[in-house]
Amino acid sequence: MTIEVKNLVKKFGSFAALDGVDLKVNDGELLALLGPSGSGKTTLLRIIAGLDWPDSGEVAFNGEDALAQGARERHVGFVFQHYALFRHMTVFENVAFGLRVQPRAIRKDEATIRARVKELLDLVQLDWLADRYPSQLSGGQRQRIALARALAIEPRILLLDEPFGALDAKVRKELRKWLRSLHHEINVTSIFVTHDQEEALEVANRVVVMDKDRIEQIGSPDDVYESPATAFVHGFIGESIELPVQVEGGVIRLGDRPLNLAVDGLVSGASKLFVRRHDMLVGPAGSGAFEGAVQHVRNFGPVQRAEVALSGGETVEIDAPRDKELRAGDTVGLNPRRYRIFAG
Ligand SMILES: Nc1ncnc2c1ncn2[C@@H]1O[C@H](COP(=O)(O)OP(=O)(O)OP(=O)(O)O)[C@@H](O)[C@H]1O
Repeated sequence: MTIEVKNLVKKFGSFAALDGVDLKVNDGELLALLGPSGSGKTTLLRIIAGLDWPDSGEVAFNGEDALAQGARERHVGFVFQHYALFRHMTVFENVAFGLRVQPRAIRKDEATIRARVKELLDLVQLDWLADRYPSQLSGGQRQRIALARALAIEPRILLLDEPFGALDAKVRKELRKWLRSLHHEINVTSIFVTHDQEEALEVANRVVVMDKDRIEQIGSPDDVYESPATAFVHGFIGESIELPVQVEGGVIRLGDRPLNLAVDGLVSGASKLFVRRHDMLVGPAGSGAFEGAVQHVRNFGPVQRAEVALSGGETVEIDAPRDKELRAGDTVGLNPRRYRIFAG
């Protein structure tokens, strides 16, 4: 099933939550909507699900107008951040629920329902929990059951709103991998909302980066990480140093100091220079595009994170390999291995 969204506008009073959003989701894709809080991700997902309505624009499933259909007719499976399981029902009955409430004309007989629920519990690898109640499950198990329940009605589209948002970091990581392989198996067109860049890059085939009511970039995880299209995307994805610079006649200045860095001819005037923390290479003083003094050093997993006060007055945080052995008080030269400059 494909999804096509055209020029979608949604306002709450005079405030635009979505302002001219266009998006095409391919059949069988696992797409992430990634953006900061308030960027319109949930609003977009709810409109696709039929839980909310736009002020204008189009939503089509396989070329057919979805806005003409109610939520039920759209055959969409939905999983929310907070487990929406029925507390008084066993896991088995929770998963069976959607099948039991289907209209009589299409409702399956009891044996078929039981077989289907068993199949779904196998799929999410929790058949051994069938007789438990939701309160007897861990958070991660509840989300997997919520997913099995959403899949019971054989949805044409699966929508997940921060499905792992309430779980601890370790469980989230496990479930990411699990979701990717589950999707590989079932191949239903799926969209999931997250504000966690790592989650989006690790799980999705394509990532839609949103900011303040619009889409900033759509691309593969590699595209959005390696070739951010805008300053916002660069700042949001990957940990970046952002420096205000002035570009004139092919020369970049940080404060008064010209930087020995090349700039393409398209940028001029007040601009932003972005360097990922781990792309800022540390060398001896006098050797860098930037010069500075190390203020603090913390070990941070496989790297040392050093705060460096640049001679121009800015302070930046860089990630250097542990064997560099930086110390507070060291003077260093910094050279960006890669950098990007965006106007504005
Ligand atoms: N029912 C509503 N009434 C008024 N404003 C709303 C309503 N629903 C959402 N908004 C506003 O629309 C904007 C987009 O909200 P939305 O929930 O889509 O963002 P989001 O990107 O999903 O954020 P989060 O990651 O925090 O869930 C926000 O500024 C929000 O305050």
